Amino acid sequence: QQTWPASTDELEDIMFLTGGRRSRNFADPVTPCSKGAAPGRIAAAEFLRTAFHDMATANIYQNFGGLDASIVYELTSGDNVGPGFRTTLETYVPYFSSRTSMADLIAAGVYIGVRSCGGPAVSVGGGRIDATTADDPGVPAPQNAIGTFKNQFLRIGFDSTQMIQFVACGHTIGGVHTSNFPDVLPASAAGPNGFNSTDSTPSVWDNKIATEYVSGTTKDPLVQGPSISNKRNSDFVVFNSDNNVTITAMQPPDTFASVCKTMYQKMIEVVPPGVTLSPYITPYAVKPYDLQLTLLNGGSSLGFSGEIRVRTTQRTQTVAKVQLAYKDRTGATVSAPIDTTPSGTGTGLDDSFAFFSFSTTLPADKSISSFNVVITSSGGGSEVQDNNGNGFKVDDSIIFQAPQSCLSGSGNLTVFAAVRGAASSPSLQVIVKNPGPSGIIVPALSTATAAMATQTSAGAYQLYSASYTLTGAQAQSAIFGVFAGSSSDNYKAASVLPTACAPFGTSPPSSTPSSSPFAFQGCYYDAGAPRALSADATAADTMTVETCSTYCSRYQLFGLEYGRECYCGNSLDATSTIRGLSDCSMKCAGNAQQTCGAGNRISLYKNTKYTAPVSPNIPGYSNLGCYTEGSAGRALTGGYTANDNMNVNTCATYCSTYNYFGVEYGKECYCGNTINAGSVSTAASDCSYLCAGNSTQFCGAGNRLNMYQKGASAASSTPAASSSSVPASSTVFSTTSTIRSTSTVTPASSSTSSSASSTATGPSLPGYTYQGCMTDRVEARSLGAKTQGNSNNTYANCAAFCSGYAYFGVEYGRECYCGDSLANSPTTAKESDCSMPCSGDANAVCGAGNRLNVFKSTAVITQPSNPAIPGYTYAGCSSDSVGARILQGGYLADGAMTVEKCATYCNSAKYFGVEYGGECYCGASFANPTTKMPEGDCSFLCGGNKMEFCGAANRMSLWSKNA
Ligand code: HEM
Repeated sequence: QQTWPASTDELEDIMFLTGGRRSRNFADPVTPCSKGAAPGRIAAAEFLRTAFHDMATANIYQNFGGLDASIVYELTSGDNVGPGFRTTLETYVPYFSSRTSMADLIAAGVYIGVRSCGGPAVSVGGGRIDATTADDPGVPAPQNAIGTFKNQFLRIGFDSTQMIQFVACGHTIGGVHTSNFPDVLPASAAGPNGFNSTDSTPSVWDNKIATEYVSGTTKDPLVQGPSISNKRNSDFVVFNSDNNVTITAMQPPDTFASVCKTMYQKMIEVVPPGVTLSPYITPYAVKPYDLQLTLLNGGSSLGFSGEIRVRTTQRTQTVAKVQLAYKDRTGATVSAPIDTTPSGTGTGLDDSFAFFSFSTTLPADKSISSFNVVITSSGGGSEVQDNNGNGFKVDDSIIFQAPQSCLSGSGNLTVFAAVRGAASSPSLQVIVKNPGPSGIIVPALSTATAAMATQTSAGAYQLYSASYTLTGAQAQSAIFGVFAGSSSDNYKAASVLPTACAPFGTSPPSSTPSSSPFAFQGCYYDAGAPRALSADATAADTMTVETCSTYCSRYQLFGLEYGRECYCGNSLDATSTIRGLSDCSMKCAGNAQQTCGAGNRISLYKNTKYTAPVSPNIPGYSNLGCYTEGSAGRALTGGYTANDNMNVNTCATYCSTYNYFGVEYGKECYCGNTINAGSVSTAASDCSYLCAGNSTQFCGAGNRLNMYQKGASAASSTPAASSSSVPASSTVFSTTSTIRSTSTVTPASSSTSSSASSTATGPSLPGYTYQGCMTDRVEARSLGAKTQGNSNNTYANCAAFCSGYAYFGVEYGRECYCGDSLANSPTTAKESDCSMPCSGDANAVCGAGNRLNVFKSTAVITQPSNPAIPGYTYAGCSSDSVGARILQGGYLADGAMTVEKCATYCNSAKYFGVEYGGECYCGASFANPTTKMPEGDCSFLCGGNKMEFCGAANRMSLWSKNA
């Protein structure tokens, strides 16, 4: 157990606070283990492989390299094919700081990734130093001979037995992607996104990589299949290198786990000379946070606040009380302890914590020098945590003065400090993040120091201040501290400071938390189709009850499902009946202390501050109720306006010179002196859209107007008519959904063009015909040729991404899929199944879970071809072989290969050719004989351009330079 404070304290938080209070959310991208950036990608496996590739360039003989984040500079190297490395490092970058190196984060990622998949808890020390350049290449590649493998592993410190163990431990999660290794895995055999796993359980950390290999049932593409003839079956070559003795011995689950724990630790402990790793970081039994002294009351007293984290993992009794027993600045024990109040609980992958906060005032002359933490358990027993006998030190010689400090909107940071006695003159230190070198995703840290100038004196303290200007994005991440002699009050975030500084002697306003505006209704069944709550939905990995309540604030009900999904509505579907509370068993993705339903179970809440929308009374008008549009045109043709602030009152004002006005489609306003033919009164429930500018008012619907007539005649009768027909609170648990009864959400396009908006019936995009809301399956995609997911998903963006394909489809709000045909027999589902708003356009629907809005291009899809390359002539589909390559003057493998890319890579070589979808070869002459083969042989499409051919297995699409 380390003594607080330690240089690894930040890393300790990142590794062990993964849920609840103070969660750093480092495990979110790998929870659950199957999570990844796209179908067929597993972030946990990418975390693990990133660590291996970073350290695999070490050379223990020549003492360089190791786990040093050199991979940051090696992302374009042939060693690191595939997007997983970049994704992983991008995930880590926000955690990078002056206290935590990228290399330590890569090591911590091994613990988090392996553990989240059910693997052993890898012990991690800290203190790695980041490389500033690339290491020499040399990651083992599948085509290497066993002798090369043995040498490569010896070079990184693993003997021949450990090599076998290490490779097996690596390949128990994740797998191979066709796009990265087409010679190992042919496109035809690949699963989602060209992925085949190395054992049958790619997102479970288990011993199957060994047992399936030994029993001969393995589907590992690095053992069987085309990798054999392509001489790339490296798992076989490695495992078989001692006649399978080691891999056989690894099979028992406990053996596998303990061997792998050792291998992983060995991996992350290969570090360059000059790095001394700290002892293994374990979660503190007690850890203080945010300890802050503040000089108050003209200097006579000191505010002292902070929070204490108590590790509760192994406690059998709950923590009833936490107190701080402290010593004054002379070292004398003060009899009355400082009390704390519970402030929440948190979790790690293997731990639980309880937090206790305190805020007190001490006389400035007596002050404080250190404290011990006294923990009283529910059984009455108490213990003292004294930080390995050192107590928890509090230094009152220089104090950052939070109330007088501020960060202005223009980036001007003003920092005040109170310095006790005649301490040496203080300075302000600011650490900012600047963009890294071009192409490098890790920011560069720079430290600036400014002398602090004397301000007023206050009691035993002298106030000082200094300013520093933060430019651009620096303000978001700037960390500062005040220093005097050997003392400091350090590691404060600039971004949390107020924008205006309060003069010394005044106190800043305190905020009063408002009471919770929602009430838990229980755990309910959700059939999925229909949805329990169908009016609106969103999903996020940061989902909490609060996030969902905010998202659904316009509705009376909201509910959370499956950890990360949020649904809103004003009525619960009849199929949704109450279930046992324990059915809702999943933690909220954004707050592990909260429950967010489960599969087909929704944690239902009622928004108690909700006001049911009405068709309001407008003085001087009578409310005629809900009307249809006219039979030969609009009901009202005197005037028209539309905007996003529309409500009934503004429409009344706009139409004040007319006899009638009506609001339609949420944001449209029509005026007229007569109601045109065909426009008739209809069910009030038809007019179900809320006004864009006032969610407590109804504003018609598609082809439906809330109609008003000038004159007071019917004023008394209309409120009853309208209010009885709207979904009021009493209808919350009614059997049918009354909201959005007319149609599903319409796409955002042309909402200001009244005719388009009022008649739109479903998703549409010019140039495409909408095919409907269709089923999809994760394990067998309906449109599986290409995919992406992002927060800017719209029909247009997905269509652009899928250009060249016959179909595109949007799913789950943020996902986009492409294909030339509908695969795996999807069926047409109910339109209402596709209910999630597009991540890039809340007004359009983008499928739902396993539901895809499918569009077909009306364009004639052109056939792939051999493109024209300036200066070159296409020389035909030529034979090639792995053992006797025809072009040996240069080689590039790239999942996003195009003919143009290869031409550029080969840099004016006499010949170049593309093969196997993603390989590029160059040469000044033929190193081996080749024959011209039938054109149809070169049938693989280029990974980076589906309109171009890129050879095939042992077939090269060949170009020769013009004379
Ligand atoms: C002979 C040595 C090795 C060779 C030739 C090798 C080769 C490969 C190949 C070709 C892939 C497929 C990557 C892709 O298509 O995305 C892969 C995946 C992987 N390798 Fe290795 N590997 C070796 C050793 C190791 C070791 C020692 C580890 C230890 C951590 C490891 C961890 C992984 C992981 C976790 C994946 C899955 C990545 C994912 O699913 O995204 N490998 N390896």
